[in-house]
Amino acid sequence: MLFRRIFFTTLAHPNPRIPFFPKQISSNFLNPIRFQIKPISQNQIFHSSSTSLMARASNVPLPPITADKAELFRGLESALGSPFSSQPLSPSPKPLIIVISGPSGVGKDAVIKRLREVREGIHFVVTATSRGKRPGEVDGKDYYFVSKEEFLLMVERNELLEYALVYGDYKGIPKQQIRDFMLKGYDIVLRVDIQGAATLRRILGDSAIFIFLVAENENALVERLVDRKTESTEALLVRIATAREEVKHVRDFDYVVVNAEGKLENAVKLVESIIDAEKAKVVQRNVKI
Ligand SMILES: Nc1ncnc2c1ncn2[C@@H]1O[C@H](COP(=O)(O)OP(=O)(O)OP(=O)(O)O)[C@@H](O)[C@H]1O
Repeated sequence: MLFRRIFFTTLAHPNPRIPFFPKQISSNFLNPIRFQIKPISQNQIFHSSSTSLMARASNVPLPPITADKAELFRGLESALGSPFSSQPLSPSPKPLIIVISGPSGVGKDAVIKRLREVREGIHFVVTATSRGKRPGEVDGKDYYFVSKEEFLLMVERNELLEYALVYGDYKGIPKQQIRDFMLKGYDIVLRVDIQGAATLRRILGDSAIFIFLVAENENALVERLVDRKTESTEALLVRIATAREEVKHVRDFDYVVVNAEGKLENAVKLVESIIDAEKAKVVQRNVKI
């Protein structure tokens, strides 16, 4: 007595556990002596695709598996009725906008500086600011340092994606810079304070990725700010008090990244992983500026 197990399925079937049979064998299936049905696992469904049915149905003799590769390819192609394509099977990833934010002193600049060193294909938007240059900062690289008057002119001309008055200084994001680099296929990184991130969320919605940078705890954050020696005691107090409020906004972000003391590299790696994961998404974010 001949027992044969059949596992033919089709992915298009509404219930993949119910086998789908081509016409010519469905009558045999009705004979319980010759056929036995086994429940089909999800893995089997993927392995026994409809291509096997097509190959059998086409009546084209297949070369043996021992045939050379070229012959095997030709045989498989003619059985399938079309040549194998070299087109990528994944859609090409779209440029992303990545917003990096967090309390003052958490390490936004430090993370971005390192990211700039380790990752290609990213444009780090240079923010325009009316604040004075800190030692070591370069105009056009760290910020565009402009006067208050010049800044307000940019606002008037609608040249900024968003802007804000932060601790008495204006900071804003030039729109054209983003458009130009996205057209060239670059991902865009924006560095903004929490207030700026909230505004950008209103403007960009879910089309951008929002990353919230935090220190491992408040103590570490204060130490970092004190060690930086760029603020007066009064300014420090304002920044720390503000930071206390700002950490409550973490839920408005898509991701949170801890930039722990001496672990800058880990924080940067996590940011990179987030970018990589976003690029692998089936449905990509669609940015319009
Ligand atoms: N993981 C880390 N470990 C130790 N020190 C760090 C780390 N990350 C940043 N720092 C240091 O902490 C200080 C604050 O960092 P940074 O200036 O990058 O913060 P920021 O978030 O850009 O601040 P602000 O918003 O005030 O400009 C700097 O002196 C920086 O070198």
